[in-house]
Amino acid sequence: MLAGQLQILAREAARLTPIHLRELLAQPQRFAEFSRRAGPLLLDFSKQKLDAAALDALGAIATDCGWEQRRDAMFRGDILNASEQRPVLHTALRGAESRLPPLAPAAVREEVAATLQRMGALVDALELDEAGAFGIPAGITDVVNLGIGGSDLGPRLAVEALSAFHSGRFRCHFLPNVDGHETAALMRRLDPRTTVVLLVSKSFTTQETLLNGQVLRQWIAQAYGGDDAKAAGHFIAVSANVEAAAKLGIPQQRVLPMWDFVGGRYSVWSAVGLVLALAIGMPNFRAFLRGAALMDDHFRSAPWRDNLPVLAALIGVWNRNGLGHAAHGVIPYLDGLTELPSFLQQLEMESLGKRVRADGGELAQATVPVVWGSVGTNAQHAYFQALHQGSDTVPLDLLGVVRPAHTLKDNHDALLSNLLAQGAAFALGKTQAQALAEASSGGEAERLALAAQRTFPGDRPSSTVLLDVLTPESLGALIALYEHKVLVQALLWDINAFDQWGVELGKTLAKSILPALVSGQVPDSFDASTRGLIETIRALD
Ligand SMILES: O=P(O)(O)OC[C@H]1O[C@](O)(CO)[C@@H](O)[C@@H]1O
Repeated sequence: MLAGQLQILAREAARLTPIHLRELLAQPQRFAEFSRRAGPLLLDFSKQKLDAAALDALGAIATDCGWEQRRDAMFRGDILNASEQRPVLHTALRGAESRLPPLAPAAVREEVAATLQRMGALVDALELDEAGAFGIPAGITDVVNLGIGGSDLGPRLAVEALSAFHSGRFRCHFLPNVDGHETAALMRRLDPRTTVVLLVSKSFTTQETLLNGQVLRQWIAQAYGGDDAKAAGHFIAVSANVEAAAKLGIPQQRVLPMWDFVGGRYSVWSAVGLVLALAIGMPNFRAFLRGAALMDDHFRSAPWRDNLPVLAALIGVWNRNGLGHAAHGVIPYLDGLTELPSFLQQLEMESLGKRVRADGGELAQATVPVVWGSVGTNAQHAYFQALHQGSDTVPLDLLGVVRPAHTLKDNHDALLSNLLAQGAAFALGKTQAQALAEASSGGEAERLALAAQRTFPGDRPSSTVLLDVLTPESLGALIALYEHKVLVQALLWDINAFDQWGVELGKTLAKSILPALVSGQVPDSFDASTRGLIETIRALD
């Protein structure tokens, strides 16, 4: 951000700091003024510590930065990912469901449509147990998604969230990590002859995925008396590196393409979502795409004041750079959204965790906060104490669903009342006078001490995101909302949200440590700590 823009944020923050959220929330129009709807989603940001003047200032910054031009450039397929010279076209994956004229290049749209059709044919054949034409044996009951990061988190979130829409035809399993405990446990649980493995890796170079692939391949081959060709028939690959997949003996008809113009963390809409399509069926998968397209259309057409992704981005920038909060919590009040914090961790932190601009210059401001969280109400009984009375303020996104997919009304009312209570408690707090009034017994000193401990500072901001009902459409819209929030924040922060160089160093080091760990030959170039740990592990091995 420019120095002048940061000064504006500082000025607005200084003006608002003395104004407690209690005061802002006493305004009768507060909710109407600071909440917006798009399709099945409501974003209530009335409990954020800002007012109309601060919001205007933030909107003016977004306008000056040219958020609309950047948005259109993305939809058009301009090279937004400069360090890798790639366009950013995850929106093209759901473009066919959009009501607005397409902006993505025709060739991209055709490729996407063709792949979706191939994916549909595969899903239908597996559902009908007629996938012999694809070289897949009959009787498949279980699907294992082998993939990590973007090849795991989005599909896993959606499969878990949409359990009410599962066809029940397949049991779906996820194996992201290289931790052999899980791999071994999965092999104990499943029958290799009725399992199909989805090898999902954009790069097809990811150690975890490829190693687990080898292990599962051997396990399946053993069931066929060591016949590897038969084992290969249980594998489907999804990758941008189609040649590498072919080298593993997976024929082209079972290799679904991914493209360099889709980042891993934005890829659930592509064939990376195959496990989701198998769980909920193609009509529901298309509904999921439709929900994302609905949010795309909203993002493309609504002015910034009414535009949910832009507002979410401005609030994020305000909390980070205006008010200086270094963390951001995501608390879904729905067990089905348990994976949402992990998904958003990758989406936001891998995209926005940067400290230099594309030209290599140091940024003038902080970027992404630490994104974390877990399901409410569980979180309330674990770490909310620190969020209410600890020394740091952590702005929150509290998410809930208005109409549940069950009839246990008392449960749902209790769940939602907790969501609402937490937002109010964080914002309003409890004054010392209120706490003192409650501490009725004991001497003066005792009462004061107790009241101090029972005082809540409040003034802790949150947004509430309400989904009318959790469906493939509303989940698609929710994920797309956060994707576009990231785009706008990247623009405001002047960074590339579509590369992730920061994960490379550890991968390279792991490759050089592996032979030392296996052989015990530790090169002198290793640091003393790593050397000591290798020796300790080998001594106990
Ligand atoms: O799909 P791939 O290429 O196996 O990559 C998995 C994940 O690894 C990362 O590159 C980070 O290590 C992510 O960006 C990506 O989602």
